[in-house]
Amino acid sequence: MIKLNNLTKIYKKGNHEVVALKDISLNINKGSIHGIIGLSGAGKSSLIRCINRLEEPTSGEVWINEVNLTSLNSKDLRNARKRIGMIFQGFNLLSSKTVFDNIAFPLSLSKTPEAQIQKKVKSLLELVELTDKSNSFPSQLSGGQKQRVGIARALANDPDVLLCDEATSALDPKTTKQILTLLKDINKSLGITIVVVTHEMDVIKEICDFVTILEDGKIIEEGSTINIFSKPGNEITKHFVESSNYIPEEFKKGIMLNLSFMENSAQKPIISKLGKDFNVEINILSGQIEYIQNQPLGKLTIGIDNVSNKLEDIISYLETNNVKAEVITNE
Ligand SMILES: Nc1ncnc2c1ncn2[C@@H]1O[C@H](COP(=O)(O)OP(=O)(O)OP(=O)(O)O)[C@@H](O)[C@H]1O
Repeated sequence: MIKLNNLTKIYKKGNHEVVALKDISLNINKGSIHGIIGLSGAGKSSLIRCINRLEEPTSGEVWINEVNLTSLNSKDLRNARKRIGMIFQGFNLLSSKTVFDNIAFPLSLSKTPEAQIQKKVKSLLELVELTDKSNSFPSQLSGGQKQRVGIARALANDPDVLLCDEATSALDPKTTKQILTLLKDINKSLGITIVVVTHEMDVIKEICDFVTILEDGKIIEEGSTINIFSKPGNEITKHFVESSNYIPEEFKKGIMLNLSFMENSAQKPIISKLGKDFNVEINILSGQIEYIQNQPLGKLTIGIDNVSNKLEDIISYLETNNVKAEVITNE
């Protein structure tokens, strides 16, 4: 669906160059919600803005639906962009236009007949539940309502792709959840592929099927959200995944494992059996059940005493029972 081939973006300011993206290759599946996460300055915004050529890639290719966007002239690019909606952190609404006219704007630009505009905007207002705000101006709306207008406007031309650049970063947690639910509904009901740029792992957890982690303009890890959460391979990824699973340094001693209970393993007495079968003592240091895309993922941090030379066998026992284990201290 979306294919990025060796994408590089270099910003030039006089003699100074900033390499924002380095040789990024990425596939985004049709109909998926794909998250791109990274720390500030990792290149997330540059990446999503290169997808619709709001930023021109310095080199590399962007393919959407078998069309090489990077090869299009400006007229063909304008047409191709109609199939790519975008929403922004700051909403980017026209303050002098009503909600109705903001949503109608892309249709007016493409000279859509008035009757068709009326019909389309009406159905979009219903979709984002803002029918009663049709004649309001952006300044009269809450942040969540403004983003709903942004979403309706982005959908006006029936796009195949919706790009979301930190679309919920300016919103409170409750409103964020409502906007994410709306995006998920749109993905399901309209089959639109959604690309989400965020610095919040909770956003990824809530709606993304797949996730790509960026650092310094490079992809450092990618995979299905459930896999990345159950066994993050990279330090930055761990930083995102484990920020909700904090254990003070002074507690980190002896042998400690992070366990992720996959599939139905959380329902089995694996830990009590581990204690008995291996004759070890187990202390539970932290635990929670997270829901990734509505799938439960049990997380437990344990300390084990009396391990002697049994650690490898313990890990393989856990893994054969669908529990991924990561050693966090082994002293
Ligand atoms: N227009 C620009 N001119 C020069 N440098 C830029 C420009 N836009 C971005 N950069 C630089 O490119 C790098 C990547 O920036 P980008 O905004 O893509 O990162 P980000 O991951 O979206 O960060 P944030 O989460 O802080 O928005 C940064 O070093 C940034 O300073």
